[in-house]
Amino acid sequence: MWRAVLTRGSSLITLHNIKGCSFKYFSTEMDSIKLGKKSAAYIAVDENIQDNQVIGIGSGSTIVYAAERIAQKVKEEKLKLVCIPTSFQARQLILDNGLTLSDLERNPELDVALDGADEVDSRFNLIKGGGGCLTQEKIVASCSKKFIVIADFRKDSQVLGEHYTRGIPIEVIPMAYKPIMRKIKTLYGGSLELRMARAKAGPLITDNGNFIIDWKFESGDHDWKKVNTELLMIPGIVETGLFINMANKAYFGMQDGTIKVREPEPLTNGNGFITNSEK
Ligand SMILES: O=C[C@H](O)[C@H](O)[C@H](O)COP(=O)(O)O
Repeated sequence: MWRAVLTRGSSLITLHNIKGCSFKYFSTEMDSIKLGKKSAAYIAVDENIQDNQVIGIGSGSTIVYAAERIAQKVKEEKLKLVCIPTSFQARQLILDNGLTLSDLERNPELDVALDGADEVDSRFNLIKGGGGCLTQEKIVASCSKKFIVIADFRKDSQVLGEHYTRGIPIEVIPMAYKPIMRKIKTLYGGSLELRMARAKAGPLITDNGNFIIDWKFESGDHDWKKVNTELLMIPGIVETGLFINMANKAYFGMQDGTIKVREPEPLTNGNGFITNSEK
């Protein structure tokens, strides 16, 4: 267990783990959310990144801290790492932190992929894509032996939609957005919105040149694996922000400064054999 100690009246933060290791850093406006993101990212990097690995770098605000910590480790421990981006932002993060940039052509198999999430439910179903990146993230995670989620306490839920209320992001081919919205509404109900850009008139355009639809689903018990499979059968849907049976571990930076680590329950088939132990 890690604990972050924020010394009141100053900006010194110390992270301790059970082995007695600790590190300190200074912060000016470190609120509990930022602290949660940073401590989860730092500890996930420390526990999962080793020399000679190929690493997937996710997207969003939490991964920024992971890239920062990876760069520190590369410098201090002279690690040889290769990084695969999941977005334009991730590519910039890799370059800005002086890390080695690669791609799936040169490194089709990764050792570990690190990424944020918008929500993680009790069954380890994830919502991703709140920042408009999901397709490349899912591809990179699917090529990795381990997929590690880093997030603050707000992302830790029992069911999807409990905390993250913007719905499930779905990346679509632009010409198909309207019929796709109608089909999803007919199949499952809820409401759908074409995500608009913030500083540009018109829709948000993804790194792949597509649109994002946010599907606010109706609350209730959903079989997300089935829903995801069915959505992917609709022509024009490129990818969904539902990440099912993909993550191996999640680190949540909690409000009290501790880190909550969750791992999925082993999945068993009809004969009781564990089916998700390979990653
Ligand atoms: O589209 C964005 C990605 O899926 C992010 O990983 C996700 O939205 C979480 O982002 P953040 O770390 O900013 O909460």
